[in-house]
Amino acid sequence: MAGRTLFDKLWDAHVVRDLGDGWALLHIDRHLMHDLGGGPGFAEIAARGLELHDPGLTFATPDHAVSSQPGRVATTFPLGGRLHAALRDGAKSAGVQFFDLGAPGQGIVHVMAPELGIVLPGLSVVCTDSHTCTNGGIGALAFGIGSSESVHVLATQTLRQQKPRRMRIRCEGTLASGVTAKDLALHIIGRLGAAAGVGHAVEFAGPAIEALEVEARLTLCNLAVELGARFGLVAPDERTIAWVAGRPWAPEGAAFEAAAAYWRKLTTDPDAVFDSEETIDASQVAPTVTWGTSPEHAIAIDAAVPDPATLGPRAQEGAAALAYMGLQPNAPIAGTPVDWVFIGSCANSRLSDLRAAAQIARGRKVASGVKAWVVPGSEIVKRAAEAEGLHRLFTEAGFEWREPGCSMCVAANGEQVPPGQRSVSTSNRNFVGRQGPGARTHLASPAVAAAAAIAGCIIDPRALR
Ligand SMILES: CC(C)[C@H](C(=O)O)[C@@H](O)C(=O)O
Ligand code: SF4
Repeated sequence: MAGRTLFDKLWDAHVVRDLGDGWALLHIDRHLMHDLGGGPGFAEIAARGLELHDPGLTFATPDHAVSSQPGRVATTFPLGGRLHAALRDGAKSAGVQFFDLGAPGQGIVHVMAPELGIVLPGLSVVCTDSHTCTNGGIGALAFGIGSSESVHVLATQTLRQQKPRRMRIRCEGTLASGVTAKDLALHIIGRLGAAAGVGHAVEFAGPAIEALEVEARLTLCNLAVELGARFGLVAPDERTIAWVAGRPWAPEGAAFEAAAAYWRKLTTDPDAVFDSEETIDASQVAPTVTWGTSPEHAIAIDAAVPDPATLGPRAQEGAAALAYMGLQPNAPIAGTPVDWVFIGSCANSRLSDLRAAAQIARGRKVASGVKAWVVPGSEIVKRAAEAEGLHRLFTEAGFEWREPGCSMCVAANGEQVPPGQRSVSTSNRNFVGRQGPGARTHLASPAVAAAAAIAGCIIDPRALR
């Protein structure tokens, strides 16, 4: 048999029936539900008189539409309160585990699921959310689905899917000190373009990936969808196995050892063939920020904003992006004054991200006129950060320390960057209006965002270490 890629192995392990023409019926091991899609999904199941096939494989938590204000309750953001109630009540009547506000387990769905060991290497995972690909960072077959697909999964625990093409992005060399997985992700999207992964499952491989901590791999795979790919993957290795061990939903003892033995086989065979391959020199990656309104509008922090005239067929799009962002062509991006800093989102709200930001913020003050928020990705991240005093460090520096949720990543919870104001954000989307109507978003790593808060402008964080 010809060699198989990691993706082939994960796919083959979940095929219930081959439907021909590249289509298959897949078994779904984990179904995650959040407050935007969850309530309506449960309501449809009830309205159609259906029952959940396996409620123990579905997990729900509110994240998108909840307020992150300290002391918040479900109704602090009133519209979110209705969505929260629908998710909570739907989960309850369906017998699905619900992680409520304030409880360990609540959080951004892509942060809490791997953190609890609900998602494991080798499992198939779906959620009505495009950033479900985050979970590929530990070697799960994880992908975003639509709302009718979610109802299908609730009723059958299966899903009909067309197998995507396979792509590998090999990252050679080593990331320089102070350069993170977020910088690498933005660099890759900037080089290959936001559509490079369309129709593909992308495996990130090579020495620079093997050297990444597990949480950094989650960040990298989180941005696979910003490359156009529904799936991002990193092969599980000893680092992954150690990271998963001891998590509340992970198997224990002999069952864990048996699982780990299987996870060790989840690698691309040396003779496997990809439909497309790219190579990135990780040593050339600098701290990276976006200048425009697509994640592909990414440049090194010491570079200049491009002149749209040099963008060929993209000239018009580039000019519109610059006008929206209020930037001048050929001006250095560093030194651009900022109004807001958001450290959070499923891209960069894990403990390692908060530590990286804290390292920059320690003993310094947020520049006057800048509003800076730190929003931990989950209740567990929040408590762990507080246990090591990060909340105090941030508040003493002038950052706001908030409650877990999507918050200012998406203007769906009343938390927005005001029109015309400029934000440096550790999230993954800088689309027009993403952080609020007229908001100008620069995507960056936690270190770059924290440095911007301190300096009051975009600045290379390595200058502050
Ligand atoms: C609301 C949800 C459907 C959406 C997604 O699919 O990613 C959101 O999480 C986002 O980041 O834009
Ligand atoms: S944090 Fe942002 S990107 Fe992630 S799930 Fe929430 S809205 Fe989507």
